[in-house]
Amino acid sequence: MVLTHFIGGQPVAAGKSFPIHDPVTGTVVRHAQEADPEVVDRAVRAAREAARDWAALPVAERAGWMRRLAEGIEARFDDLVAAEIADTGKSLDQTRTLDIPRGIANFRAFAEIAAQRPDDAFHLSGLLSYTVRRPLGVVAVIVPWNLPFLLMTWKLAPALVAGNTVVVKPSEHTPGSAAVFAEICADAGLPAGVVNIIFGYGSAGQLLVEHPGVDAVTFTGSTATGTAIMNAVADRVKPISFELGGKNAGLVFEDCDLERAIEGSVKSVFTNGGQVCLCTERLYVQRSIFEEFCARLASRAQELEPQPMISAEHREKVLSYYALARSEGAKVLTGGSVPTFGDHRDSGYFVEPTVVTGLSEWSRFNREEIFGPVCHVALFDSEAEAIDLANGSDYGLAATLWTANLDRAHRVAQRLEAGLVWVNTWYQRDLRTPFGGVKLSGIGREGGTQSLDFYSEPTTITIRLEQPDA
Ligand SMILES: NC(=O)C1=CN([C@@H]2O[C@H](COP(=O)(O)OP(=O)(O)OC[C@H]3O[C@@H](n4cnc5c(N)ncnc54)[C@H](O)[C@@H]3O)[C@@H](O)[C@H]2O)C=CC1
Ligand SMILES: O=C(O)/C=C/C=C(\O)C(=O)O
Repeated sequence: MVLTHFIGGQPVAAGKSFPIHDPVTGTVVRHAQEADPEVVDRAVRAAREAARDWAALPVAERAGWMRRLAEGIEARFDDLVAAEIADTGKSLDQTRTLDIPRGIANFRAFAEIAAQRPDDAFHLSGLLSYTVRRPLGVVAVIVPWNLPFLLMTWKLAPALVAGNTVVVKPSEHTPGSAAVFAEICADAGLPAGVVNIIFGYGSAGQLLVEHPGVDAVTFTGSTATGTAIMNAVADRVKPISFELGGKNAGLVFEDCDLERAIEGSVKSVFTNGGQVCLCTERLYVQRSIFEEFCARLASRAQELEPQPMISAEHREKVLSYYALARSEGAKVLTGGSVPTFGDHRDSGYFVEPTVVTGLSEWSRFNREEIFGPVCHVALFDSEAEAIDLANGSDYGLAATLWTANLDRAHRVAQRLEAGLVWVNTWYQRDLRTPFGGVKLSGIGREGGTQSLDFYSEPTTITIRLEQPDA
């Protein structure tokens, strides 16, 4: 099976085909075609042609289209689940309860947020100023492989409801759910050119973001690629929204509910094989509970079913950090290697869930994003020390606090250099809230009205009001 691009409402077969591997077995599951400069140009032109009419629709009508796309996703739920699992090797449970439902929720949420958003108006000294928002035009949507459908729709829904047309470039590892989504758009009768999807490697993404017909770029992925995109669009000063890497800290205070903190940390470290930008890679535990926490976390990690990494290369990267931990002097509490199953999974891309301790804060292991099922656990004595440790990173995406002390929760949360702080929970989301990170973790925020602000430009109109006769 060869996946083709979706341009101007039609499948478009063009370009060399490249293989997509099943991470569970390492075998090729399908091929997709690689967008060359001509395909990229065609997709951008299709998006431009559709842009004026789509932008001219009342927001309530575009919101109606978002609800229809949500219904289309519901109708193709099982196909999307199958496509996502084939490309990523995710668990059925996670795919059915998180990845695909979030696609539906993304379209529904932004339909409501956009339809209900009031315009700004200010009245001062005989002047009435009000703001109208216009879409940016054609938005390039570049998404990674870890949560392919969730992240694609997280960007598409607000971009579209704000009146933009889009060209999407999914990751070369995970085109499957985007291809099903193209069929959903066509079946729903979405106007041709509003959504265009092209496949290919990073080079196709680079061609897309550089294209002069692209007005803005929204990207989730590695900080290195974010930097490359920033350079590529710098001379045209295109607006960018970046959600990049993380090296997230979890702070476990001695007054916490320990059972809850351990189970929560198991989730925050190992969900999706640690391949979520929000996952915790640095745990800091207060001295009095450090030994017990480490022993129980390691024991829970041993019980977990290993999950595959997305690719052979990514597995090599994660394993290289396991080796680095040893060479930097870590004590490996559990894992650190490749699991053997004695079945078809032995040719897949698995690594063991791993917990290490004993490294300096300045070790490469503790400073670089690994993006695998692994964390380092260190101890702290005081609240101030815990805050300094958490903030001692080049990244600033998310942090998690485990404490029963409400005052401490508020105090510490407000001092953490992170875009997102969870207290006594992890990765529970209200889609109306700002989402994104500081430092190397990104630029801007998406979520709720912040997404609508990114995907549109305000024009302020000021009118002098006639004063009534005295
Ligand atoms: N959200 C996050 O925090 C994510 C972080 N990563 C990190 O990045 C590392 C590398 O993974 P990759 O798959 O290579 O991520 P990546 O950031 O390079 O890829 C993400 C997307 O960007 C595209 N892309 C790559 N180079 C591009 C360019 N120059 N211009 C435009 N688009 C481009 C890719 O084709 C893909 O669609 C991982 O090991 C992990 O550490 C990966 C995925 C998500
Ligand atoms: O929007 C979400 O719920 C999750 C976002 C996660 C990422 O951006 C990521 O892992 O890259």
